[in-house]
Amino acid sequence: MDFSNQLDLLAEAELSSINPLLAWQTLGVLRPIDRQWIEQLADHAGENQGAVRIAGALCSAYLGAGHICVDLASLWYTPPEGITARELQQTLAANAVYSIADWCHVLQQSALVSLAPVGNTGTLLENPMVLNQTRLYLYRYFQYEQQVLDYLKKQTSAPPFTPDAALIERLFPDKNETVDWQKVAVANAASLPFSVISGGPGTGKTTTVTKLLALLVSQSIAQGKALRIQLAAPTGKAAARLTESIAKAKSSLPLAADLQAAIPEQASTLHRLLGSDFGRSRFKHNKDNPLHLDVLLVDEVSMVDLPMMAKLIDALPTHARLILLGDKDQLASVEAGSVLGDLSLGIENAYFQADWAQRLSQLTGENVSQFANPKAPLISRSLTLLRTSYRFDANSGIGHLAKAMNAGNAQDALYQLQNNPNDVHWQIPPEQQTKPNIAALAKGYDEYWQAVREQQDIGTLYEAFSRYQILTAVRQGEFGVEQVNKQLELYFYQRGRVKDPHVWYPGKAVMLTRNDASLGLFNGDIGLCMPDESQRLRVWFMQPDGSFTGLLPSRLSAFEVVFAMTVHKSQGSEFERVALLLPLTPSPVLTRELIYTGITRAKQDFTLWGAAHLVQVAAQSRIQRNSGLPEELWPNA
Ligand SMILES: Nc1ncnc2c1ncn2[C@@H]1O[C@H](COP(=O)(O)OP(=O)(O)OP(=O)(O)O)[C@@H](O)[C@H]1O
Repeated sequence: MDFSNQLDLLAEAELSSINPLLAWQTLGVLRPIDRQWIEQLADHAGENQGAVRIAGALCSAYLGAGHICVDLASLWYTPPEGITARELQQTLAANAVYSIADWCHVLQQSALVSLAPVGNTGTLLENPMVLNQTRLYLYRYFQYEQQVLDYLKKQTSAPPFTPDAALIERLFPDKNETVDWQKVAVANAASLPFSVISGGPGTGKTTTVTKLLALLVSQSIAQGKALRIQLAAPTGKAAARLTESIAKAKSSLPLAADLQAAIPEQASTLHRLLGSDFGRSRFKHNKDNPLHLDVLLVDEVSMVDLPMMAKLIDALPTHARLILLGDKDQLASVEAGSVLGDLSLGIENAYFQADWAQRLSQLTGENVSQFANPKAPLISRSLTLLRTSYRFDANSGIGHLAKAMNAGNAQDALYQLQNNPNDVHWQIPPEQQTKPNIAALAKGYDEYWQAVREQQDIGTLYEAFSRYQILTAVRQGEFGVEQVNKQLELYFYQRGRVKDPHVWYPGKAVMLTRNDASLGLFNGDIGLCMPDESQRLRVWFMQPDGSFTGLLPSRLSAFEVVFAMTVHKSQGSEFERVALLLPLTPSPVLTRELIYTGITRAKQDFTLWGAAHLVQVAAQSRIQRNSGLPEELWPNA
């Protein structure tokens, strides 16, 4: 008889009766920091209520997993993976808590917890945690959420501007049979100080926003005023893409020369815009030192986390317009929150309140009133969803596959994977396979290695590298980004492309994993290693204006090889060809949003490396992030 298992169970039971937090840490439900944080706080404050410690530790663990808060009412029935509802409830019962109401009551009495002020009355005490009904926050995150909510409430109830309908008409001369949502988006966003234009890839977000900027500039020229417009995006790569696509949209639209000149092309990263004070969490620009601008346009907003959004709002001058662009169906930000997702929660069906729809109908001549919805909340007037993709036409397999995945329709997604040989390919791993097929994956880089061998100029090299990308769903394991990169480097070494994979070599591609102000580089920036004129190896980074800076490798401190990158890191980038590699077994990170984001990074050719059952699992799994924004903004959704 094997007693070791029983001894383990006994030890676990003893551990959990003494300190459930320690037991949950052993099980991986909590990180060491979650337990240590609350224990230190509680010990210091003399807080002996176990139920407070449990709630605090879980609140910290949830934040670590990207949530803004933990909802005790949901937690009671659905605790995190690793503990059952019965175990959680028994542990709480051992601490004299028998219901959700009991739990909230104990928290209300704790010196570690403040109660959220009701309405706009009362002040918030600066305790480490805040309880808002059944939602428990860390103090700072409650404040971030309130800041965003206060801003949204103020902006959505502001008296609307009246944009020039004749100018809108001139920007959209063509008449369609169906509603032209791009035109509606321009009229809508021009009417309010805050607006969101959301849409999938190629739905014309950039085209639309360029017309919107043209309208705003024309209006201010007519009033004899200059308009200070700033463009920004969360990462260097996304900022470079925005610069490129605004320049392209500007030149393809029939705009007068003075309008063209007044619309800027140069986009900056949000960190650079706000003035990163490295080592400090506060930016140079904030409420006391606001940004000098009249209009701020931010692209790829799905990547913006709640703290960044709060800091951005904090730094806006009161008169400024904020225009957010993004794809609401993409993966949420790496850090806590899913601001774009929360903002546009019910946008698919809500449309606008009747009076607002009528106003937009009058401004655009489009029949928006047919979509009036009395249940649409106030926030809906700040949102427009672009619904037609011009990049993926009716014949595009990538477009069909992305749509099927986004709708969570696994059957259709599997059909699309098999029936679009022009642009979609599916490699199902054989049953005995335990490792990715590195040779086949590496093939996509043949063109790049040829450019390296021919010592092409860095611009050509960068272009060749950007054409193909291997994306992984996970970080760890044989199918995780770290191992795949190691295997790829080894493969390139065996093929003679790399002399020694352990040192810097011509063609080595890296991605920064931290911002570095002294170098003017940001987390996510990609550098390619090539010799300079004196044959010294340098790592070359593309600047927002398209030029390149070469740095000695020794100057880089935090980076990783990037022949493969995670889908998370690929947000804000697009490639001609994408290979998406799934692990062999299900993982919690395999969600609908992850696969959709991976698919939509591909412009011309997409290959899925993964089994059918994983596509099914992912289609049924959605990213859920706790926050108070949905309840406040979409009370009926
Ligand atoms: N109303 C339209 N009619 C025809 N073509 C359009 C229209 N709107 C946009 N396009 C074209 O569709 C393509 C994608 O447009 P755009 O770059 O504005 O979309 P996007 O949503 O910003 O794309 P991305 O997903 O790459 O960010 C461009 O070639 C653009 O010229």
